[in-house]
Amino acid sequence: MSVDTTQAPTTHKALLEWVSEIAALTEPDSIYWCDGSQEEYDRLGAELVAAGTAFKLDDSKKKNSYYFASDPDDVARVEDRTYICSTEEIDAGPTNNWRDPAEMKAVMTELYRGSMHGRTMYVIPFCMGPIDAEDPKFGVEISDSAYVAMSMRIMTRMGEGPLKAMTTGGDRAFVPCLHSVGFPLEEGQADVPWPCNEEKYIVHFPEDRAIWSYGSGYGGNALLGKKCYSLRIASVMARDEGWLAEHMLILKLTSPAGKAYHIAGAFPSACGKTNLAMIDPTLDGWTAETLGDDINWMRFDKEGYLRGVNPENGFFGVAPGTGWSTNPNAMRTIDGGNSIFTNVARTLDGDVWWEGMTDENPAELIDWKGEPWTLESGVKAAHPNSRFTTPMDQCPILSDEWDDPKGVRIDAILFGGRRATTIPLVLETSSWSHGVFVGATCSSETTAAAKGKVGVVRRDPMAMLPFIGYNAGDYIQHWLDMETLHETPHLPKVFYVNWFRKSDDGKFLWPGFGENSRVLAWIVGRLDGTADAVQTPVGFVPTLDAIDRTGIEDEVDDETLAAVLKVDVDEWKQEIPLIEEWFTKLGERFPKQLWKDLEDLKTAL
Ligand SMILES: C=CCn1c(=O)c2[nH]c(Cc3ccc(NC(C)=O)cc3)nc2n(CCCC)c1=O
Ligand SMILES: [Mn+2]
Repeated sequence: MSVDTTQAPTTHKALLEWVSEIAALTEPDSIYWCDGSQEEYDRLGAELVAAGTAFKLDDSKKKNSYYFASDPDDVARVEDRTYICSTEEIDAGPTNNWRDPAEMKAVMTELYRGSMHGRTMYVIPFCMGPIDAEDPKFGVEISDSAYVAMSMRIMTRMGEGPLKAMTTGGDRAFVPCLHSVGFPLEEGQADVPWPCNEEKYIVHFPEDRAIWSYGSGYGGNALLGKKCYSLRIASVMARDEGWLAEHMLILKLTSPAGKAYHIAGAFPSACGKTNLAMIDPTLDGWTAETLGDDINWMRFDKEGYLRGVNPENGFFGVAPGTGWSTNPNAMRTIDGGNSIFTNVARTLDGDVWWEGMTDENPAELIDWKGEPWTLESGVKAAHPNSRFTTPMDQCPILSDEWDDPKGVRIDAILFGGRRATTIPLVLETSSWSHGVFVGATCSSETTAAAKGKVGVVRRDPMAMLPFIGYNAGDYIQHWLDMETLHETPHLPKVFYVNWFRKSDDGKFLWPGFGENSRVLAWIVGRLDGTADAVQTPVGFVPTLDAIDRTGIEDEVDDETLAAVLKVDVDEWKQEIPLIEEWFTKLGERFPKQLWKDLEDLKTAL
């Protein structure tokens, strides 16, 4: 088909050529250039409602919001279908799926051939991070999904602004992100509510800085600005350009004295990362503000401090477990409307619900499969991985600096995990390389939300394992190299936190949630040199009196606090072989320095 790009609202040569090439391959019925306007968003929403794909929620409950239910076989990221196609397999490394890039391109080109028959090809220009950044990271997603176009407007800076900025000062580089649900429509064939293909590929070509996704319409597989671009491709850019693209929340904490600190945190799933990002501190005089709940790009400033920017424009949060008692600020954000809800449950009066939103479960709902649901149904009303997609600027505790292109100075980095034993509530590392060691050993127990057995300890370095765009050993080495990439490095202090320690009879020892503000206060105290700690073989741990327990003295008595802070040599001796096994898995490029640190730890225990 001869593609008419004369209507294209841009003169960007490489972009026009790419759009023509893809249209000739996928053969859509039409090409639509997204402008990112509210009118366009409303029009796409109305079209999807008319097509039976989306439900418009009641405006008195969630204004200007839509409900989508996916195909039950398209409900989460597909890690076994996610590839890093570097030229050399070793550069993808032992923790990524790899295939020869030329081979992969040949296979996928055939899948894309004619894949957009009967559909509109949306051209979605976007920018990760503020458009007026010193080095704005542009992308263009081509997709045959209007759900993707709507979602990208919430999750990224999308449309006319980025497109214009892409030709300011000449044609700027952009990451081409190609996406098709892989469901062509023949003449007169009716569409299905959630088109997708059982054959799925989520593929990254790091040396081309390109992303090709096929067959899935869901989340991290289809909204390519998030995991695919801002972590996997950006981590490769960061390695080459001397910065860090990390899977972290960014939190601003202001002390009773009025001093502000910025804390970044990397947590595997099911550790409550979004809950921490939006924490409501119980400790008097402390205030918390959010800059982001998922991605943090950290670059050195002139003085050698790391400054963090959240490249996203919205929250793509796990709905179940988000409630008025666990994360009231998230609920207030969502109550602002302008959201897309995917695979949650619907109420009979045009609202949404999910497990953990409220203490009482509603008597009847429509579950994520569209079936009537009652308390006796015995199944989850919302899918465990169901999501809210909501604009960041609706968050009541959003920091003013959230979209400052200069970012904020990161004073501390927290690595976290869900461990019933061994890891104390909080420990401070004694150097940058000790901090990298701790990050590399990060682990977390599986929970019912994920597949497989519950309680299995999985390693997840820097909580980045599914998102490292290159060899994991090189990635850990890059963290160590950060000390050498500035002449006067003032790197953040690294801490390891664990909210989930249990007593012998399986009860959580620490109240968690807003009470974690007491741990954050100790961390700030350590940054200021005003808080007490005791040295242990695994790092500095608070003394009992160093944790402010005002108001929870009964719930957390001395015995309980001692138990949750305990560094038990025998438990740590059992940890050593697990760490050895893990370091071995990370392959021959895993830094020798950390093997040495492990030997030192063995000796110290
Ligand atoms: C800033 C909050 C971090 N955080 C926590 O600090 C936390 N701690 C726990 C364990 C826990 C669960 C229940 C209670 N208490 C009662 C009364 O149920 C206490 C601790 N769960 C937690 N969760 C939820 C994890 C699943 C997403 C959590 O998010
Ligand atoms: Mn995440």
